Parts: sequence; C-alpha cells; structure tokens
Amino acid sequence: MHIQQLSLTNYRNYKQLSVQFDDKINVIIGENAQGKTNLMESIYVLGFSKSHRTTKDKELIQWDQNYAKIEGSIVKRNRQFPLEIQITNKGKKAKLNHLEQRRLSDYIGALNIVMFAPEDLNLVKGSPQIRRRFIDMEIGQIQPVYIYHLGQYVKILKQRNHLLKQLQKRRTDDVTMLRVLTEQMTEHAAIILEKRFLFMKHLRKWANEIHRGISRGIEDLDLQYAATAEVSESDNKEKIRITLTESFAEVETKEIERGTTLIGPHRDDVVFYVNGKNVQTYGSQGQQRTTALSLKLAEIELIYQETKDYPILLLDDVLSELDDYRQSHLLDTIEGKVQTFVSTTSVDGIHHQTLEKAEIFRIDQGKILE
Ligand SMILES: Nc1ncnc2c1ncn2[C@@H]1O[C@H](COP(=O)(O)OP(=O)(O)OP(=O)(O)O)[C@@H](O)[C@H]1O
Repeated sequence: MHIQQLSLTNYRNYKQLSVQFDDKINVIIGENAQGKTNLMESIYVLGFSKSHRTTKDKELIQWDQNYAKIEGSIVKRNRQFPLEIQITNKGKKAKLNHLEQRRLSDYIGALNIVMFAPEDLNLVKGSPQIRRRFIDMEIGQIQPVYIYHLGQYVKILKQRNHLLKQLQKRRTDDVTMLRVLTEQMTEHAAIILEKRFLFMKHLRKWANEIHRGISRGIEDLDLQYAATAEVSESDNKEKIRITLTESFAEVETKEIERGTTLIGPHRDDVVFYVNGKNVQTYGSQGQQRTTALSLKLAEIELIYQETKDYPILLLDDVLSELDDYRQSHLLDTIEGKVQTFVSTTSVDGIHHQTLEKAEIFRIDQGKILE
C-alpha cells in the first residue's frame, strides 16, 4: 500500500500543498518548526481520522481559517482510491471513495499506518494509558469492529461511573440498574479482551524475533498482558465473560464505596521483559529504545499477516537517534516493501544507503522547495 499523492488545505502551517510521493523512501528535511511533523501528522490523520499528538481536532486548522482538508490518493493492491478528511469547528467528515463514512469503523483500516516518533519511547516508560492506546489503535486498524466495541464499552463505562458516584453519595440505591450496565459492559469487555489477547500472542512472536535481530541475538523480548480481572490469554470469550461477571460481583461493594469502576480493559496494562527482567523498571535507555522499535516493526509484520498488505511507515525525527546498526536493521526490515517517510533536520545522522534510494523533500515555512 502507498500514498501516491497528498493535498493539504489550511492544515496547520500549510495553506495549500500538493505533493507526489515516491512509493519507497521519502525523506522530509527542514529546519525546526517548518512543518515536517505537521506533514507526517497529516498522513497519520488521513489514516486514523485523528492526530497522534492532540485530541483537539481544531488545532489542526490553520489559525485564521475555519476548515482544514487532507486529501490523499492511495494505491492498494494495484487499485487506486481517494481518501479525504475535512475538519471544521463543528466537527469532521471522513470520506472513502468520495462517500462520507459515518462510522469511524467503516473508514479506519483503508489506509494502514505505523508511526514511530520520539514520544513512542513512552510506550515502555510512560503510563499504562499510553500502552492501552497503542494496542487499541493497532487492533483497531486491523479489525475495525474492535473500535465499535471499544466505543460502546467507553460509553457504558461513563454511565456506570456516573451511577456509581450517585450510589456512593447515596443519591440513589438503584443497584439493579448498576447490574444491567455491568452486564452490558461485560459483553463488550469480553470481546475487547479476547481480541487483545490474540493481538498479544502475535505481537509477542514478531517483536521477539525482531528484538533478537536488533540485539544481535543476545536479548529476548517478552510481553505479558496485565489484566485487572482474573482472566488469561488461554481463555475464550465465554470464559472471559463469566470470569468478568464474577469479578464484578465481587468488587461491587468496593466500587460503590469508591464511586468508580475498578476493573476492566480500561485499567489493564502490558508489561515488557528483556531476558526475563521488566524493561520499564530495569531496562537501560538503549533497551527501552530497542523494545519500542521492535514493537513498531512487529506491527508492520502483523498488519501484513492480517491484511496481506504492508502499511505505510512514518519515522518522525527518530532515524538519526538510532545507531548505524539499528538503522540498518530497520532498513533491512522494510527494504523495498514499505513506503516510508523519514523526517529530519539534517541528513548527517542518516545512513547513506537510505539517502541514495530516497526522494528528498525540503520543507520551508509550510512549503516544499522545488
Ligand atoms: N494550527 C496551526 N496553524 C498555523 N500554524 C501552525 C498551526 N499549528 C502549528 N503551527 C506551526 O507549525 C510549525 C511547527 O511545525 P512542525 O511541528 O511540523 O515542526 P517541525 O518542522 O517538525 O520542527 P521540529 O524539527 O522542531 O520538530 C510551528 O511554526 C507552528 O507555529
């Protein structure tokens, strides 16, 4: 899969841009604050309909304007189709083949993307929320129905938390309603957990293979899903549902006391181990970096396994941070198969092999210099 052409209108510091990309490696060079990340972000938004660095869509609209538009021409298995995201102050529209898609799950997955940016180091070091977002985004683009269940889960969770607050403050004693919400939420939670477990299983296999390669065979990477309920990877959906139902019954009194939902996918986490040791606690900077890179590269293979097509890879300001060996490994992994976008302030830290094959774009104040 690749992006053939991209057009931006009023997108951040791009008033108007129309650009054709190489289907292999594209290097985006520019000084600080010229629009490199903005360009990478626009490709990400085209795929996911939201940004990786803000939850406020309005920020994507150029300051003095009232709308922004991203249009892309995508080639997937020799077929070409258009994608479009339009953002206004009132909301956004996502169009696939010129048709507006009302459900996000009907849009996401048309353009698969893997992004590796400096903040991805937080995948290992940061809060559980970052790791949950990572798994949710990745499963979502492989299986869009996951997004539907996640959306429903979050909706019921909000109602349930609201009711728990009311019960805590004794403004109501409607436990029957609480149990109805618990049952509904459990249905979606069981599907979410089953899909997360399956994803973990596949991710573990690929990530370890890649990690061993990058560490020259001396490090093994393992990942474990840390659930808040007594569920495990070997459980099927029905078993997960039954266990969750029991667990919710057990914590009901405590949840009312605390006024919030204490267990479920929204509180789970993932733990990474290198040679059996928790990387978050004991790993060096280099091991944490390699772990994050292995996870990202594993995603490329996972998406390929599921969709029979390689995703687009966005490397925002990270390539020059990797040493020569890691860069070569990365490039060997993607060699000729994955359309890649690399952004950088200077070509100095970039492997000459990469530059030889690349199409180079120079960015200056929201414009591409010819
Ligand atoms: N909504 C917006 N409207 C207009 N300009 C914006 C908007 N949002 C951000 N900018 C501008 O975009 C520029 C930042 O661009 P970007 O983040 O892409 O930088 P960059 O080239 O990646 O730089 P660095 O190398 O420092 O990361 C800044 O000048 C910022 O003021």
